[in-house]
Amino acid sequence: MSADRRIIVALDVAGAEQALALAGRLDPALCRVKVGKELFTRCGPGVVEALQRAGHEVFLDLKFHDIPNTVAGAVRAAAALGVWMVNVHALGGRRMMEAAREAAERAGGRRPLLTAVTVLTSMEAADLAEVGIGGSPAEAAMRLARLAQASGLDGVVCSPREAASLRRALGAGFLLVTPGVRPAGSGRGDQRRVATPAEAVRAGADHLVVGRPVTQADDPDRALRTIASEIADGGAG
Ligand SMILES: O=C(O)c1cc(=O)[nH]c(=O)n1[C@@H]1O[C@H](COP(=O)(O)O)[C@@H](O)[C@H]1O
Repeated sequence: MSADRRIIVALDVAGAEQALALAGRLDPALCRVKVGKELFTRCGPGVVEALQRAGHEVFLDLKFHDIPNTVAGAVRAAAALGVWMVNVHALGGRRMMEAAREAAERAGGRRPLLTAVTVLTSMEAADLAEVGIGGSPAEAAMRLARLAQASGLDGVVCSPREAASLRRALGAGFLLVTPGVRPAGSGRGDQRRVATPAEAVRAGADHLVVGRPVTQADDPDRALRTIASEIADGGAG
């Protein structure tokens, strides 16, 4: 895949006006945008439609995690909105993911890509142990990614640190979407399992989710272009 549009900018802002102003400073030929829990809870589907009207492809990141019937209905609603990608939590299990896949397949119009979050990039081994998940984050991510693939999903959301081993295990064509991307010199914030954009691409990531390093930059467009060129220069090596 070319470096173009590998980057997904997380629009984690508090209102539609702010989201549209920010998106308006980003070239849709260079990135996609992500609408997550904060923006969607405040603004609802209208902000997704407005972003799409402005020429952006939208990753609707609501990380559905519920009983299969409920998640299937939510995926149908996302498909009706015309989003490019929607995600669920792999921890919802095989039957939930299969129901989500069937709902996406049966959606009229454009079928959204369906991905599953493996282990949140904010979690480390101690966090997993506290919720009863043994082993390392890498082991849990591998187990959940295999389950997502067996359930017919298009790909997973994972840490860039795990992308290389997941790529080897799951083959080409299974999408790896990596948040936890931090250009050199950016603060880690609440993220734990992070890597630079070039490292993520070299590890086999198809799409890089980047939030604060772009959205909190003085010039978001310039920050985006810098990351895109870092990928183009360093990702192939
Ligand atoms: O599904 C996601 O997008 C996601 C999964 C994950 O494991 N970690 C993660 O950070 N994300 C999202 O990716 C974005 C990362 O934002 P920054 O940490 O600001 O770059 C946020 O919108 C998160 O909700």
